[in-house]
Amino acid sequence: MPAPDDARTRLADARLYLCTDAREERGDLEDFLHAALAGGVDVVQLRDKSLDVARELELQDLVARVAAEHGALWAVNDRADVARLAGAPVVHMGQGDLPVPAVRSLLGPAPVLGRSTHSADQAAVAEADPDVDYFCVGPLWATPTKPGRAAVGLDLLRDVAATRPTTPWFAIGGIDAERLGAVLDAGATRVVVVRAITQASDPERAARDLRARLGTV
Ligand SMILES: Cc1ncc(COP(=O)(O)OP(=O)(O)O)c(N)n1
Ligand SMILES: Cc1nc(C(=O)O)sc1CCOP(=O)(O)O
Ligand SMILES: [Mg+2]
Repeated sequence: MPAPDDARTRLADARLYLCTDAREERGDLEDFLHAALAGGVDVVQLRDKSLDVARELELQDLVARVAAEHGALWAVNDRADVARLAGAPVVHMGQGDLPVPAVRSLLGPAPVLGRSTHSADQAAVAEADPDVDYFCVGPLWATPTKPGRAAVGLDLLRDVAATRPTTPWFAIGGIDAERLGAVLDAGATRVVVVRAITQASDPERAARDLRARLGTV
């Protein structure tokens, strides 16, 4: 098991995790990141399937710099090669991505590794894996951000919470300010959001409102 370190400690303290696309059409990624992170986002991930690998690597430098200015963590999604080249402190892999042991052997002990889960069995496997530093449970609600993936519902969240995982875990999928109360009532203390911040007219305020409510649990 990798030794505890700063990134793991910060991940354990994280409550609000944002995935964002590269906002190439608006051309405002840097301003958007500053706003979301000023609002209290703890971890930011560039998640944009339309980026070619060279452009993604280029943009990770921007994400890393802005995250550092705000004392936040940043994550690479899917691409272990980009994570290695960019020196990402956090790497996220879904069930259909590279297996955790392969990513760990490629990247070594330093990066925080996250895993998506969509069932109680997958959550139990993630909880038992010493190489998994956090896992996500979702999508709670069907979401256009992840088309084709069926909603797991709040019951799964309650089931996972009842097992009292020692690994930090996040709820994901369809979460917004209106639904956050139900997510917290079901036992989650950490959330991942996309549209709740990326589509907000005031991303800083949206992040601040979510983070303030997460800070009380
Ligand atoms: C923090 C976080 N949680 C879940 C996901 C989803 O990962 P995955 O299932 O591999 O789907 P894609 O995002 O790759 O489409 C994530 N990226 N980040
Ligand atoms: C990227 C992703 N992964 C999910 C999972 O369940 O693993 S749900 C999801 C999209 C979440 O987007 P929004 O907050 O806009 O609903
Ligand atoms: Mg993936």
